[in-house]
Amino acid sequence: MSVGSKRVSLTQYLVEQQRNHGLIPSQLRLLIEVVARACKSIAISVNKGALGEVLGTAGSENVQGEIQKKLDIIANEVLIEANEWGGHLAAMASEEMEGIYVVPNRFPQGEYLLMFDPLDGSSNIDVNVSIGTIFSVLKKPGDSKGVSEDDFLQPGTAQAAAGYCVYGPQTTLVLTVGAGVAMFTLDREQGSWVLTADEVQVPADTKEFAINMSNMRHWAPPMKRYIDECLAGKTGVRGKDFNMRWIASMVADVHRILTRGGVFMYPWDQREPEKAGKLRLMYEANPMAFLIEQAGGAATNGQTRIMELQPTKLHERVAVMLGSKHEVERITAYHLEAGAEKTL
Ligand SMILES: O=P(O)(O)OC[C@H]1O[C@](O)(COP(=O)(O)O)[C@@H](O)[C@@H]1O
Ligand SMILES: [Mg+2]
Ligand SMILES: [Mg+2]
Repeated sequence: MSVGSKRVSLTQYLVEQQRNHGLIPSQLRLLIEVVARACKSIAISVNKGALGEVLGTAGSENVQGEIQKKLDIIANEVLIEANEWGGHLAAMASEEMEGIYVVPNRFPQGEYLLMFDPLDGSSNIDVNVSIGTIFSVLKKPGDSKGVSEDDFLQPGTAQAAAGYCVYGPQTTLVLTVGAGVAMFTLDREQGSWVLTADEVQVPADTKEFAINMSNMRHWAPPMKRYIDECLAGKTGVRGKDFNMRWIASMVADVHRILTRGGVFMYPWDQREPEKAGKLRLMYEANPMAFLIEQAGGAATNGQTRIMELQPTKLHERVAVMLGSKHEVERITAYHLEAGAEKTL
């Protein structure tokens, strides 16, 4: 669908996609529209900042052992309330909730499962830097009675849809249902999502990497090797200079990569050797991997395609390397060469 003079709304885009690719049954379209509406409401809270008393901590801890921010909880509640009554969902799971949230049976039960990181980039909330919401959609396995946490433990390849909303200078919703990646900008006057980019492609090569450099001494040798070579630039084996960016909001770093290319890494490190990484597989890595792959990029944990990983628990963590295909392939090759002993 071409982004031309004619304004295309989110609903028009989804209907067209259904006509062209048959990938969006009505329940899934309804789900995506409801998530998009919830993101609009979260955007309003985010924009209020200190005026809306949404800054600062909530004083409680989530299942990850992180101090929750007020906006983590506000965004979580907005997504639950918006999605529980529509009849398109059986259950939800969130970074901010230990167990799954089964849609109360006073509401019609739907056939989809929704997972989300209600507020991504929490460390940037109080400093007015771009933050976001990330979501992933799965089908509830047909044969299961009721719904359980096990129903969620499906590989990323089973995702029916994935996306994020970035709350930055513009509010942008980025979406895939498995037929490419589209971007919608929120028209605040109209309160509507307008298609502003379609068939988004990530360039295979890049000169821009994103990683939290302050963790370098904790990385495994293949990771250090890759970054050392980038830093050596023209004088080293790469023969070209690299630039670095790190916003510390995954949504914003990935949005930059979907917009102009680049490679994003949050590798394993020996600060917490028992953890595979910092980021969560189900509602951070898998949805971002789906988007990046649909835009022609790649996403691995240093060894395996992230979308092929079989999840074992809801809040499982994973090492993440994603973005421009050739760089991700190089980083993965370095890990495999190193035999990946204890890098994952
Ligand atoms: O502070 P660090 O170590 O650079 O980590 C930043 C990373 O942590 C995150 O903030 C984790 O996500 P949450 O904010 O949803 O917990 C990512 O968005 C970001 O990429
Ligand atoms: Mg996050
Ligand atoms: Mg979060």
